[in-house]
Amino acid sequence: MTNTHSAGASLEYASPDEIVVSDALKVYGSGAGEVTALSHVDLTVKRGQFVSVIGPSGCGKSTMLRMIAGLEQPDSGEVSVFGAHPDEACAAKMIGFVPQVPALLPWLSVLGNVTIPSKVNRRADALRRTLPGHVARPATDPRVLLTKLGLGDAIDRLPHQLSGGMQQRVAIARAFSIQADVLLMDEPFSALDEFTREAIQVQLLELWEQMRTTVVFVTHSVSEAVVLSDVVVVMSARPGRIEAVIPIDLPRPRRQGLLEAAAMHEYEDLIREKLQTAWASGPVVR
Ligand SMILES: Nc1ncnc2c1ncn2[C@@H]1O[C@H](COP(=O)(O)OP(=O)(O)OP(=O)(O)O)[C@@H](O)[C@H]1O
Repeated sequence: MTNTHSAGASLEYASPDEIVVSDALKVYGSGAGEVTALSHVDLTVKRGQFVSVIGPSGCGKSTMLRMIAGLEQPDSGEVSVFGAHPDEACAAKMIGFVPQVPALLPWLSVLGNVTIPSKVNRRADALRRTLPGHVARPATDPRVLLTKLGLGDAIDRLPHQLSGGMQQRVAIARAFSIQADVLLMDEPFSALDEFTREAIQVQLLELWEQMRTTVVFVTHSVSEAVVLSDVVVVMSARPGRIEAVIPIDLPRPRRQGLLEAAAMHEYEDLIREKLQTAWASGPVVR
């Protein structure tokens, strides 16, 4: 299959209710330095799902996320985001991105950081309304989002006055505030201590259970993947491929009692088993 990824080109596998990665190949560099990051990757994410991606370090998780975000082009294969080309979806602000490091603007307050995306590039809103795969949602007051994430008392503070966990909460509020059709989260909690990480997981879960925004979440933590997700995607070591797609059939809302349940541990064991195969040539995952 040749590269069909020019904006506006018709996408063979496009669906207005799904994110589709179809037979994607991504090669970096050339000659002796050539690295095949992804090969024959097929993935479907249905609207409203929380999907986690886990796999050995270097297996191409971030590359796949960046392809969905339109930040990388596959060398062959297709990616579509609710029927749109990723470039188009990105330009229309259908995609929100939460990176590992929150990247807040240091001169803006917490509230300013959360509201800035909706103030700039208003043309994106007009473009978004023209895309058939965009589903309009009622706007959520940024103050309400920040309060739900435990930052109600910090809205006037500057980023340097916040802990790492608080900064990441601001980045999450910012991503939810743009009413994106999908949030892509690339190991957003990996720099946090375990206690902070678990606290933010609970807040993210509560927020997501209310908003049901489609999420693709990259993590190295098996328990985090199970706690949060409707589906866990296990990738194999480089070149990255999809090793297993595991639906997590645990009731929501997911609260502490449930998370200690045997069923949760059975899913963790199943994912670890799949990772054993995937790790054949990869390092240990937490
Ligand atoms: N811009 C680039 N140029 C060259 N090689 C790259 C580039 N980006 C990624 N790679 C390589 O592609 C492979 C996949 O990288 P990627 O960051 O997607 O993996 P990952 O699964 O997210 O890794 P980790 O879990 O360690 O964050 C790696 O071998 C990486 O070194």
